[in-house]
Amino acid sequence: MSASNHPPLAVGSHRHSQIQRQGDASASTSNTLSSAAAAARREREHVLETSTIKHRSKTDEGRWINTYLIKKQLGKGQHGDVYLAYDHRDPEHPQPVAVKQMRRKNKQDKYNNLRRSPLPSSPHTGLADHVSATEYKIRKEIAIMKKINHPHVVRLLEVIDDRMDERIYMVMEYLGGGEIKWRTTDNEPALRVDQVRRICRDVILGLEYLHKQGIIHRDIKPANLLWTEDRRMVKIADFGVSHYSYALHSSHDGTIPPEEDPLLKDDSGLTRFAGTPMFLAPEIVEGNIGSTGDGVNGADGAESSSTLNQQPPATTSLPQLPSPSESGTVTPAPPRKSNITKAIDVWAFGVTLYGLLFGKMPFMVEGGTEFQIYHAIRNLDWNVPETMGSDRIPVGGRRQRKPRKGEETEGYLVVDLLEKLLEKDANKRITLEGIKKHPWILRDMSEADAQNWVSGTRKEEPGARTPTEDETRGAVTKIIFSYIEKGKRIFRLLRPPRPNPSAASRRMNSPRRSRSRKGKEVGVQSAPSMGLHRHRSSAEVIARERQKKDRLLRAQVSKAQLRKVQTPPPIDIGTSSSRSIATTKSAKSSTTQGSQFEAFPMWNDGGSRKNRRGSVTSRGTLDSFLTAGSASSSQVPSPISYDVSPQSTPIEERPRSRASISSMFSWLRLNRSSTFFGPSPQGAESEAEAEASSATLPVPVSNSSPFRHSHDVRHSISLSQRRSADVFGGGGVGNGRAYSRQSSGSDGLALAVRASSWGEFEEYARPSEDHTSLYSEGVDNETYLVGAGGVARSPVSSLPTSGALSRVSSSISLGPSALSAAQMLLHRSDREGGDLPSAPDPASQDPSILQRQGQYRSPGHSSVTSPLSRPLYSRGDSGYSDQQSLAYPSVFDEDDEGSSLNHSGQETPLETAFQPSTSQLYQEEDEESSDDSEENFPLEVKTRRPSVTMSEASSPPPRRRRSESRSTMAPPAPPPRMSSERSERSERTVVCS
Ligand SMILES: Nc1ncnc2c1ncn2[C@@H]1O[C@H](COP(=O)(O)OP(=O)(O)OP(=O)(O)O)[C@@H](O)[C@H]1O
Repeated sequence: MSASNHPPLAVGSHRHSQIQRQGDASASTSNTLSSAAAAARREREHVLETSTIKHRSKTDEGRWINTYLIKKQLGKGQHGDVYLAYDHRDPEHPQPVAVKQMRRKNKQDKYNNLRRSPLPSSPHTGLADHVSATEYKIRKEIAIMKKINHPHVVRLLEVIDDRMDERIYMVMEYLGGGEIKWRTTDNEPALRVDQVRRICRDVILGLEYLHKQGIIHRDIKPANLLWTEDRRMVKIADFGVSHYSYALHSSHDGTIPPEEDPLLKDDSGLTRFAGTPMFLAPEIVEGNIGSTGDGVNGADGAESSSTLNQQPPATTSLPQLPSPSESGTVTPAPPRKSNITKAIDVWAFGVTLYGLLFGKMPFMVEGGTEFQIYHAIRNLDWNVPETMGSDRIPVGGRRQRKPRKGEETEGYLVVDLLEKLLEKDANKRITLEGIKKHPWILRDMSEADAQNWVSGTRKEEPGARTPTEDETRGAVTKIIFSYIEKGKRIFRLLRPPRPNPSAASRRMNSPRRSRSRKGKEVGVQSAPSMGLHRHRSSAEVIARERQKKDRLLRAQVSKAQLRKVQTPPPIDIGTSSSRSIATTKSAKSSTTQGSQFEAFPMWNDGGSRKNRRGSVTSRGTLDSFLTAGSASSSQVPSPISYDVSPQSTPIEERPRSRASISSMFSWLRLNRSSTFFGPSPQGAESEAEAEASSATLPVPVSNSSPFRHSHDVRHSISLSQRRSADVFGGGGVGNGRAYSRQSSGSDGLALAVRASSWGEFEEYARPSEDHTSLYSEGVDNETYLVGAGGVARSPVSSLPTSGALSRVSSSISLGPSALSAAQMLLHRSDREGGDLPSAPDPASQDPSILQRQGQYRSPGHSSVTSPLSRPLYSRGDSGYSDQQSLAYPSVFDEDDEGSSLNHSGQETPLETAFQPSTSQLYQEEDEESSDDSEENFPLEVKTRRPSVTMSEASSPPPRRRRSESRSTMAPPAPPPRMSSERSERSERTVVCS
């Protein structure tokens, strides 16, 4: 059949296309547009981005959104509806536009929110996790369309994205011809063959442009090819599932693409399986049905959606299509290589061409499931009807004898092209370049026209914006800098920790300050490494500090020893009621000062022993020495009063006698050395204080006074500073078990040693444990208040020194609280690591502890907040992130009306109590995650969660109750069957990840 047998419209239309490509598409294709409007349109180089809806109203004419008057609905898509609207920017000549309005979130998004991982987002989290799935898709579609400016691709003119509106509006050029009508109701072809060819040329040009821009459309099908109003041209529409490939973009001309919207490069929301089932390429399908074609999933069967995993029924109508083995010519698809490449667009183009020519799909399976369609796409061959097009041009069958050159029939050429397009092996599939040169595409062109067409379209399209030199340079610089930054980060992570004692103490003393500074400290810039790094560095810091202090102590003690030998201290503490609380062992071993050195040769000769953590330390001997040294001064007076709480006397009003402070201080130090207090590696001034205090103690001690249980007080402090199974196991301070253990001879000594070595600095400084310990079982209310010494109001580490001292100095109101505070000072000044192994967190062992803590409110002390509430979990406090405080809004916020914890003492089951807040969390996280900074998620926060919400944190995100889920969850979809609605179904876009 010669070219003259065909209507000559192809050449004409081709020229028409060429002319259009050189100018603005819309200006020349729509006769209805006035020249002024066309000029205005031409001026629109870029897509308008409008962030506010200034005008919205409903009139008889229609709805108004800004300058657009929305009229009738043009189509309905998956994510939104498309309307015909008129742009009234020029009221004289309103321009028709298509407005696609889409909701940011749908019901599925809300449900997905509940199923999302509770882990906080980080800078590495994909953009897809910051917004709802729907909004992500919309934004991606917009980002892609913003890049496009081509006569054969629908143009995006404006985006109206007002955050206050639940919808996003995409204003596009209006294509009045609508979708290509490619088949009649009888499933016969609706277009003539030459029309089909014309359409194909337009689509090829559009696709070529898209691929050059790095865009893979992924949903080429007749429904997404729209006619212009005059029906002289076709444009590609619908970029809802399109993918931007940076590599593809740069591979075209070897240059680095200009700066792109970051959303384009974000593949986190990329769904591997997207498109319309009938048009899916084998390489996409095979991952979902397995490569064997027997219905058994392949290696990646796990990825398949439930629908796609179904086995084909025993009775299948597949034999209607010849199998590859029958035909013997179809190359079986190679092993799976699930690449989203431009080849999938070529395949879809082949299916589209088949549909346009024959009025049906190549892999249609009558009455079959979607699975069977995929099976056919992957494994079966296709057949051709006898004629093609509405003009019924004979095809000549699928297998034709090759005619001589120049004698090819149109049917033969069509089948030849289809074979190359519907090649199952993506690597062997024809490329767009090849398609353009195919004889059927060039069939009715003169040689000159054909050459022009092929070469002309290879040139840069008018829509394509060539990056300027500056842009290219900028892009290169940015890439280089980003690599430098990444390198630096990796280096920082790998760099061994630099011990920084001052940083450690800062962290202890001022969590807020340390938080703000952590960016400057070693290894804390990257959130995930923070907890780990801290831990390591604190261990080193402690080891170093310990060594330093021991050295210092040795020098000081020997100095003091010399002094004491020369002038024995005038100890005058002897009252009739005083009693020795020194251990028998230490008393025995320390009758004279001189013998102390003999009693502890290890210390004497600088020997050391291994502690339980494996680090070498001389602490044991040092403690023993101090303990022994205190034997003579172990008789202490008791305080007068006990019944005083820190709240009863304002700190400012209490006497601040320096003498009494130092006396108390030294008294404490003295008592430290008598069994229950740890050693005091203090400086020279402490020594002087000790000496001064040894003369007169400020407070007498009576046998009956609780002050003699000052080691209990010590324990109440220890409770606030370490996790100790001993203490908790013993029922806390109140029942005296800890005391009895301590005061029993050598055990007491051992415990004294242990009690003075809290473990690693950071460990015992953990504020939650402070409170967990303080408000543990068996501690009476008074101890809560008095024993805590105000600690309950703030983390131990941030106890103000002056306040503590003033409490100590108050000789009238001296009580365990004062001791606690003073001891805190001593303890803080010591800051020694030690051999105490970490006991399990009591809170994590016993949920009831938590409950009691949460419920505790001191009677008569309404100002005392729940110990677990604000000091620890309020926003911006002590290194706890906002994320953390968000995570437990109702649990830890006492003021929260909806708080599930009942502070009045009624027990609320933990499970039910935490549920609402957690679901709130996901909601809020969704809203606010975008401003998460890396410093918001220290590793510690994550590890701490179980200790607070055991059941919550250790289990997956909360499941809804059955009754709830029944009402909110959609019932499982029945397997789709290709029955009456099969064509629509298989021709609608699906997205499965
Ligand atoms: N620019 C336009 N001019 C005229 N009609 C349009 C335009 N864009 C879309 N339409 C019509 O609206 C319908 C739906 O649009 P679109 O394909 O963009 O939505 P969608 O959500 O992506 O749908 P789906 O992915 O299910 O095909 C189209 O099939 C077409 O009929």
